[in-house]
Amino acid sequence: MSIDLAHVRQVMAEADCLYSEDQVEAAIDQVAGAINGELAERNPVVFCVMNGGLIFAGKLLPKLSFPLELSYLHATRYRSETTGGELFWKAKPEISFIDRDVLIIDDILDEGYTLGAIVDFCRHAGAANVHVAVLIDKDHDRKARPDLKADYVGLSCIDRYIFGYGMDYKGYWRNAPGIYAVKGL
Ligand SMILES: O=P(O)(O)OC[C@H]1O[C@H](OP(=O)(O)OP(=O)(O)O)[C@H](O)[C@@H]1O
Ligand code: HPA
Repeated sequence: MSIDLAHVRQVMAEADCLYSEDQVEAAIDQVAGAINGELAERNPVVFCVMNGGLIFAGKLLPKLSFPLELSYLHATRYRSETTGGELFWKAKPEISFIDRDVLIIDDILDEGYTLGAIVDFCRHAGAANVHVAVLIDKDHDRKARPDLKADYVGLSCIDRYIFGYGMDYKGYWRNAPGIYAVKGL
């Protein structure tokens, strides 16, 4: 389905900036500091959750000062929509992580279905420990599993549909240099 680019541009023009680029970068620095403090001796396998985790992982990883292995996985449930549906695995992890520490990097913990499924998958597949880093945690009471928390959280936000720093609006604006809330959503 094609999308109206004028509409996509208007969404950016009318969006509310929740966090500037400087604020997001400072949050990423903090997350990196915490991970350096806790995982430096754990020889982790790091998985970037595509597509949304790409920018956060790309900014975070050069700030980690210990040896690690990097791969990716892709699980999606929004598919260019602003509400989530059934989770679909587009790419499962290919690199072995049996008895290893795993670090999952994603952009957002929203309702938590995606991270819940990824964490379960890694545990069932034999990870020794699963750690989760998210750039932002959305604050609401619709969490799939209220006990499922990310170990490392850069920022939190109000219950609005957000984009930028990897997060999309209908497939666009993952490149937006800040975190923005769509007008009316
Ligand atoms: O906490 P949840 O409500 O499960 O939502 C969070 C997930 O949703 C987004 O992925 P999406 O399904 O949009 O896939 P994408 O990253 O490929 O766009 C985001 O990148 C997270 O992985
Ligand atoms: O608010 C959001 N924005 C972008 N992607 C998302 N995936 C889950 N929630 C969101």
